[in-house]
Amino acid sequence: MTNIILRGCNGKMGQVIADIVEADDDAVIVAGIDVSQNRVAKFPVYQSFQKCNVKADVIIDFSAPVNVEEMLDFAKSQGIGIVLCTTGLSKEQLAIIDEASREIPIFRSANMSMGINLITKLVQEATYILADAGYDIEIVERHHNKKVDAPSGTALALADAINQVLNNEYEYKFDRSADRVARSKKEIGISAVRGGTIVGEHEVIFAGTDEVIEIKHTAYSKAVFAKGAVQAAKFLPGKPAGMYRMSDMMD
Ligand SMILES: NC(=O)c1ccc[n+]([C@@H]2O[C@H](COP(=O)([O-])OP(=O)(O)OC[C@H]3O[C@@H](n4cnc5c(N)ncnc54)[C@H](O)[C@@H]3O)[C@@H](O)[C@H]2O)c1
Ligand SMILES: O=C(O)C1=N[C@H](C(=O)O)CCC1
Repeated sequence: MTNIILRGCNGKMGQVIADIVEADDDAVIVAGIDVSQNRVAKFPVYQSFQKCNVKADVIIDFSAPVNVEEMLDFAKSQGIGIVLCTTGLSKEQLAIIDEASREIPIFRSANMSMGINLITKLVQEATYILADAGYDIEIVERHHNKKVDAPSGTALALADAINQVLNNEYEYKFDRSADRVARSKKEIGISAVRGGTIVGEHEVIFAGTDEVIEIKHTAYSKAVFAKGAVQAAKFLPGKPAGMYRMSDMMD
């Protein structure tokens, strides 16, 4: 049985995770952490880790990029791992998280769906062939109108995966409105669309002379992310300290 503390339990993803775990015989949510106390859960909910003394095997985090230190301190004090799904983390926060992964196992992925893990590999393969052939690379992501961070963590992760193939020589271009110049070869354009209830779409465009290749992933429900996070929560307990990715679990 995997005992889970769910940070962000009263949010949209938190509620989907709670439903999925309730139907799972091998996992249970033993506590929730949420600054908002807007609903009644089937487990105790605390406003912060400081107020929580519940023992668990792992934390799942779908919240906001604030007070990350508090969560890391709690996990270190209990010697448990974190499945970190929150996006929009700053460089400084990412550095603190990397540091903590020397003491505890941390599974961080901006996108817990299996499909994004797969298309990341396809996109890297395509980049390897097409960048040298002069194709321009652009990423377009689309999400619901409640999403606060832009571009999405997944778009940034896809850009990083592409740039890794390109020896990290390409720059990210988030906005062209201030420029009156043609696009440079060594850039990856990243555009964010927000509207309605779009769950999550990521499209990588390779635009060449007279032809375009597009690799796209569409999530039709938040359950694809939640299932991956619960799977990661079962995978992590007992693992040595370190940083884990979707590929570690899939492989
Ligand atoms: N990795 C993935 O696959 C994936 C998938 C979907 C969403 N996300 C990310 O997960 C996060 C949450 O998404 P959402 O749609 O559920 O958002 P949401 O706004 O609906 O929910 C966030 C919840 O976190 C709570 N919260 C905010 N600050 C907190 C804090 N300091 N401590 C505890 N709780 C806090 C809020 O009160 C809210 O209930 C976002 O960063 C989003 O980008 C990641
Ligand atoms: O709904 C969200 O918010 C999502 N955020 C992740 C991101 O920023 O990449 C993954 C998709 C859904």
